[in-house]
Amino acid sequence: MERSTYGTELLGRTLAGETEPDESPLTHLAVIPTRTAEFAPWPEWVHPAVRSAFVERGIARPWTHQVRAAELAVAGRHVSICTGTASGKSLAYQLPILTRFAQDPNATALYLSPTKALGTDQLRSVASLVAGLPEFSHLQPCMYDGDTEQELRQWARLHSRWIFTNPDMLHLGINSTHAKWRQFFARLTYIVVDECHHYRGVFGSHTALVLQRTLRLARMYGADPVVIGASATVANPAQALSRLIADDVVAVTEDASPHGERTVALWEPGFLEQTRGEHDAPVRRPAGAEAARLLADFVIEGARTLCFVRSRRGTEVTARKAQQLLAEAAPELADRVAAYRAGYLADDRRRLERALADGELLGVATTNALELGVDISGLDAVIVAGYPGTVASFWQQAGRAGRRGEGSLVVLIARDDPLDTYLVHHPEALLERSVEATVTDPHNPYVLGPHLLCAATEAPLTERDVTAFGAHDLVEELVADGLLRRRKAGWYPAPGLDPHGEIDIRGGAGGQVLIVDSTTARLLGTVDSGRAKRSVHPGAVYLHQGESFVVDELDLHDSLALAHPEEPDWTTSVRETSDIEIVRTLDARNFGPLTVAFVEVVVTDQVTGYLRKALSGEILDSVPLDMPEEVLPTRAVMYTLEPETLIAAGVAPDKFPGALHAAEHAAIGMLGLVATCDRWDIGGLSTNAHSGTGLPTVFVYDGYPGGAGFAERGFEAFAAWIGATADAVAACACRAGCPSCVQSPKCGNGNEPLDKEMALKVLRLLGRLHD
Ligand SMILES: Nc1ncnc2c1ncn2[C@@H]1O[C@H](COP(=O)(O)OP(=O)(O)OP(=O)(O)O)[C@@H](O)[C@H]1O
Repeated sequence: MERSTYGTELLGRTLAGETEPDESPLTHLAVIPTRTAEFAPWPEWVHPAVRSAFVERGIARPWTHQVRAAELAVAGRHVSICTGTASGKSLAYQLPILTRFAQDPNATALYLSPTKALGTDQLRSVASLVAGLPEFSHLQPCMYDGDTEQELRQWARLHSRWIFTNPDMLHLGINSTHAKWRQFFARLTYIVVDECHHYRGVFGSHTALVLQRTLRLARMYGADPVVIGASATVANPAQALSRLIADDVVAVTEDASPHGERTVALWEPGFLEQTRGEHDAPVRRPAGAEAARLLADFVIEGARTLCFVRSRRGTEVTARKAQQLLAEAAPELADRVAAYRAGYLADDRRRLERALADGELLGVATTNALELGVDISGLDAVIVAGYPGTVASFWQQAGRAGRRGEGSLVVLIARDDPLDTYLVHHPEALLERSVEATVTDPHNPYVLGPHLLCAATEAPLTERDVTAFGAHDLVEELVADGLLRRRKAGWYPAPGLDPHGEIDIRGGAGGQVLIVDSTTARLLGTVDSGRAKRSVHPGAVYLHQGESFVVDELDLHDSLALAHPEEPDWTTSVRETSDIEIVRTLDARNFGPLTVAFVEVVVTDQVTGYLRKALSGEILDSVPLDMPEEVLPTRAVMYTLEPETLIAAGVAPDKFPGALHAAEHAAIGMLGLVATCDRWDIGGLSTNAHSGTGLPTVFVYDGYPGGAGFAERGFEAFAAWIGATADAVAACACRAGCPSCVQSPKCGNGNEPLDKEMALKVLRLLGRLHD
C-alpha cells in the first residue's frame, strides 16, 4: 500500500465487499492532512553534554515549540506545553532540567504522571539518555510509587536527584514525611506535571491541592521550583495548569512536529437481527465485537493496531474474540494479538509494550492504560471501541497511530449509547470541537477540608496559606469541629490528628474493597467502596485477566468481596431506589414555566437487587438484595416545568413519568458533550412532583461528595446540552427507545417507565422555553 495514503487504503480494503452500500457502517470519513516539521537551532544555554546526548539519539535539532517551552522554563516561568501526541514534549522539559543537573550537582526535580506506565516509560527514557555520561553520574533518576520497595525508598530519598512519582505518592509518601525529604525540597528546581488534562473532576481537585502543598513545602525550605505542564489535549492549557498550581502560567501551543496523513472513520454497527433487549428494544452489534472483527481484519492486512476498549473486561473479551477469528482465517497470526490493561504485573506490561513496539505483536486490545504518553510509535491503525468520554481522550488515543510521516487510520466505533450515536452522526461535534475544559474545583469543601488538615500537620497554616487556599470560612469550621486550633502564629492540627491516610486522591469515597478468590485466597483486584455495591454485590460477575468469577459475598464492614471461579453466560445490572433532597439553591434562571437551577442536594440511594441478563441482552430474572442505604451530599443541575405547560406541549399527565425519566437518561448520556465526564460520574432522578418543588422535576447530579463540577457545567451550558440531547433522541432510528437514545445501562429501575416520543417533546419544550 502507498505509505502516505495508507489509512484510507486500509479502510477501503476492510470495507470492500463487506456490506451493501446502503448498509455501510461508515457514517463519516475525514482526512487530516500531513504537516511538515519546523526546526530551531539548539539554544546557547543548553549544556553540551545534554545536546550531544540528544544528537546521539538521532535528534539533530529541536522543533521550534520545544525551544520556546524550554526557554520560558529557563527564564523561570511556569509553562504549559500543549502540542500533539508524540510532538516531543518530553524533550522540551528534559532540556532545561538536564542542563540544570549538569550545572548544579545538588539540584533536584520531580516528575509527576497520573499513571504508573507513563512514569516508568519517562524514567526509562531519561535513564537511557544519561547512561554512562559523567555529567549525570549523580542523577540516579528513580521511581517512587506504591510499588517501590522500602529499602529503595530510603535510598531514593537520600540519593536520587530526579524522583518520578504520581499524585497519590506525592501526597502520602513525600509531602506527609517532608522533614525526611528536607534536602530534596530545599533544592527542588523543576516539577513536571505530565498529561495535565488527566487531572480533572475530583482527582484533578485533589491533585491541585497536593501540588499546592508541595509548592508550599518547597518554598518553606527555601526553593522556588518552576512547574512545566504537558498535555496533547487540554483546552486552555495555561488556565488548566494555573488552576492546579494556583499561580500564573504561560502556554506554548504551536506544534512544529511533523505528522503523516491521518484518516478518521466514524462507524456505527448495524442492528442484530435476532436479538431484542429491554422492552423489546432493538440491539446493535456490540462495539467490542465489531472492534474484534476489525482488529482481526487489520492484523491480516499486516497493520500494527491498537484497539482501545472501555473496560478491563472488554479488553480481554476483544482480544480473545480477535484471536478466535484469526484462528479460523489466518491461524499463524492468532498469537500475535494480546490484551493489555492496568492491573497486569509491571513485567507483563513491559513485555507487551516491547512486543508491540518491535512488531512481534500486531494487535493489542487495551484500556486507556496505553492512552497516555507511553512512547509506542510505529502504529498503523487505532480502533476506538466506544467514545472514550472526552474529545481529549479521543485525540490521545487517535494520536497513537502514525509512523513518522506516514499515513494512518483511526476508526471510532459507536457503542449503543446516546452520546456515541450522536457523535458518529454529528462528526463536527467530535472532529471540529475543541477539547473540553478540564473541570476541577479545588474549593470543594469535601476535598479542600482534608487537604487543609494535611497541610496543617505538615506545617502550621499561616494567614497567607489560608488566603492562598481560599479557605477562611472552612478553616473556621475546622476550628469549630475541633480539628484545627487557632494560635497566635497560625492554625495547628488538633493533637493526634493523622489526616493523610483518610484521603483517596482518585476520588473514591472511603477506600477500597478487596476482591478475593475464596477458593485460593488470591487477591484478584480492588474496587472503590463507593462503587462496590453496584459492581461486586453477591451474584455479580467479575473478570480478572481473562478468568471469570462470580461474587458470593460482599462484606462492606471489612471491605472484602469473596468470589469463586465460574464462567456464567449472563451479566448483571443492579436495581436501586433513590431519593433527593434540595439543601440550597446556588444559582437559578427562570423562563416562565421553566426554572433551571444549580442546587446543593443530598441523594439517598439503596441497591435493592439486580437483573441477570443473557449475553444477547435478554433478561433472565430479577434477584433481590438487602443492602444498606447510601447518602451522598453533592451538587445538581435541576429543572422544573409547570404541569400545564407540559400538557400544552402534548405530554398527558399519565405520560409524565416515562417522558421525564427518558429525558433524564438521554441528558445524562449527553452531559459528556459539555463537561469532562461520562455517565458513570453522574446520576439522575426524575419525578412527577418533587417534595421540594411540588412540580415535575429532573435532577442530574455529580456522583462525588461535594460535587465535581459536571452538574455545574450542565447548568452553564444548559441550552447546548439539552439541544444536542433532543437532536440525539430525534435522530435515533429505533421506534420506542433503545440504549442509543433513552435507555441507560445503569438505570436502577430497569429502564422503566421510558417514553421516547414524549421525552422528545419535553426536550424540545425545554429548548423553546430556554431561548
Ligand atoms: N526534535 C526532534 N526531532 C526528531 N525526533 C524527535 C524530536 N523531539 C522528539 N523526537 C522523538 O519523537 C518521539 C515522541 O517524543 P515524546 O515521547 O517526547 O512525545 P510527547 O509529545 O511527549 O508524546 P505524548 O503526547 O505521547 O506524551 C520520540 O521518539 C522522540 O525521540
